[in-house]
Amino acid sequence: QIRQPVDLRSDTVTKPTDAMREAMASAEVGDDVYGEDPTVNRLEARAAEVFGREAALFVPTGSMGNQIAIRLHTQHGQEVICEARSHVLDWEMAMMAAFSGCQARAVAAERGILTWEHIKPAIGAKIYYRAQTGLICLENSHNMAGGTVTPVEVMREIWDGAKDARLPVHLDGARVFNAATALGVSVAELTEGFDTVMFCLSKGLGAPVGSMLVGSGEAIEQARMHRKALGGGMRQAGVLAAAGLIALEEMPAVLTADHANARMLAGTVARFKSAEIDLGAVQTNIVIFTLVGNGDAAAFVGRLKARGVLASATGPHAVRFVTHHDVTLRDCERAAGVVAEELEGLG
Ligand SMILES: Cc1ncc(COP(=O)(O)O)c(CN[C@H](C(=O)O)[C@H](C)O)c1O
Repeated sequence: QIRQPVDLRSDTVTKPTDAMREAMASAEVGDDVYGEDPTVNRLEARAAEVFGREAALFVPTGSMGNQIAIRLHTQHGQEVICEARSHVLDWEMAMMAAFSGCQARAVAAERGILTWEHIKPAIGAKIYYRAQTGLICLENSHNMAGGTVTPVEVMREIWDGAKDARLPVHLDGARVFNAATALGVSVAELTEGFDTVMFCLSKGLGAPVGSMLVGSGEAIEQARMHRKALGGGMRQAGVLAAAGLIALEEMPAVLTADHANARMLAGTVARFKSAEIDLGAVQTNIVIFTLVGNGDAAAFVGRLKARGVLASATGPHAVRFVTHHDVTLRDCERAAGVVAEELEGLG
């Protein structure tokens, strides 16, 4: 029997569990544009409760959730402060410009961790001939910085500063459950100061499709209208929300194992001088390392693929592994053996 490759390209590859498939098959449904899908309504109510918010909106993707948030917080011609490698800047088709008419004010930060010291100078001066800041957008955990985690106290300073500056703050919390698990806090505590939070059900939490936006009742009412504008008004989406409910209730518990698997892979990489890795940045389920001597990441990823290990090149010399529920410890140990031999081979 042909062995399945160990798929470490992303946690977006997770497939629904049997329990999710059963729940999907028997889901109670209705037309969600009319607000009549009981399973979507239950998921939205539950997500709002878990995050300690008034309301939540089920959206098809994390990208749509982020772009709806940017749209509802900003005016045409404003700036969005975000970290220089953030998803909303690099991977969402310039939609902050195309859909919201905003430009990014990108701020580079060590390990992707924006602090108030980084943000304050980036806020548009209150003079009529300077574009004004409309939104501060954080990402926790930070994907392309290596799944790094911003602690609560750092974000609290940003929430306080943003309040004084009368600026809204949005969290791209695609992997906020990973961050909360790493910090040992609840997602409600980790996100309490944000005006809106987007989180993904479809990544480490294992749902086949879907993300959520949580916030005030008013914000989510506006978000629902912007979702419709984007063509995201769904009909019997309870089939998907049924899986989302299981993802939300049962899957945060599996993230600890994903983090342990990531640490094991990172430890393997760290043994070789052909790779450079910031082990302190490996706090969740993402491992990013650089091939020294300008090693060709795409070629390296190609060699791993030929040996049954799938990874991503996140730059000319950078390789990313993302652990998740569909790769076991044994899978990761097998992958680590292949990675060790390939790194050894680079000398
Ligand atoms: C921080 C963050 N916010 C938003 C999203 C978008 O989620 P989807 O639009 O794919 O549901 C992602 C997806 N990340 C994907 C991946 O990591 O493989 C790719 C890069 O889009 C993300 O990492």
